[in-house]
Amino acid sequence: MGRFSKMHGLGNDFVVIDARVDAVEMTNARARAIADRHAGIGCDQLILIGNAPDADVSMQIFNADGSEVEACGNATRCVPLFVGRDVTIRTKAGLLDAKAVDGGASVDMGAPRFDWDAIPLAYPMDTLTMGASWEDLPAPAAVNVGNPHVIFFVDDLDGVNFDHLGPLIEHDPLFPARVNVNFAQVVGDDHIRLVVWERGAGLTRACGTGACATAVAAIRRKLVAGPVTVSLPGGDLVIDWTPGGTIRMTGPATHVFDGEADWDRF
Ligand SMILES: N[C@@H](CCC[C@H](N)C(=O)O)C(=O)O
Repeated sequence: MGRFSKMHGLGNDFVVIDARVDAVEMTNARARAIADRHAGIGCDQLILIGNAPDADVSMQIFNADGSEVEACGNATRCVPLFVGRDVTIRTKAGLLDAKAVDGGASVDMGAPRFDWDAIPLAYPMDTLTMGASWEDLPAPAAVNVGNPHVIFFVDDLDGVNFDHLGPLIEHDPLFPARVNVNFAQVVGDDHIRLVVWERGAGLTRACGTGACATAVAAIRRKLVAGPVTVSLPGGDLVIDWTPGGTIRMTGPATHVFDGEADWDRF
């Protein structure tokens, strides 16, 4: 039997396994089976905490479809709570620094990237106002914050058909690594509403990296000034970024329960 914790950040939920204590061979198929909400434990992302030579811990991230990815903002805030102290975390997206704050954590998510091949896109294009769009959406921006994001600033968030446009754009050949799709509405000088169709997980209640990418794109377009409150269906995150610097994300992290499972059954 192996132990796990169920955690979430604003309702973006995780099965967190401490592979330092209970070694588990994680495959894409096993991650998908554990994440299944009907036949498994159920989560948006599976998080594997391990040892790292150059950080307090390592973090591997698997989407609900089993794909391994580089970054997860909401899970990163859960790590100090899971480990019991402030931590440096080695991820595929780089070395992150996560500190516990009242009710959650504050994380330095690193510097955003804007070059077309860093997103990545299939061919060269301006990433602040892209020369591409879908149906009646406006021209989006693209930002890589460890993982790839495309951001649409719309006038009426409630009028967007997320279930249709999300998967259509996630799988567009313009994005060779697929993409997280952010639909945002600026509602104040320092306030954005956001709904995210996540690559490999679909609509989630919140996406931390989506909030970072959206705030950065909005600051670059001079639509808002930081620090920015990003309101997602699951609640609010505060994102602070100054051009040329790294992104600071602050918000809640919650431990729900601990459990045991036989990983060989998945
Ligand atoms: N929920 C996460 C993002 C998880 C990874 C993402 N779906 C991807 O494929 O890049 C967050 O809080 O950032």
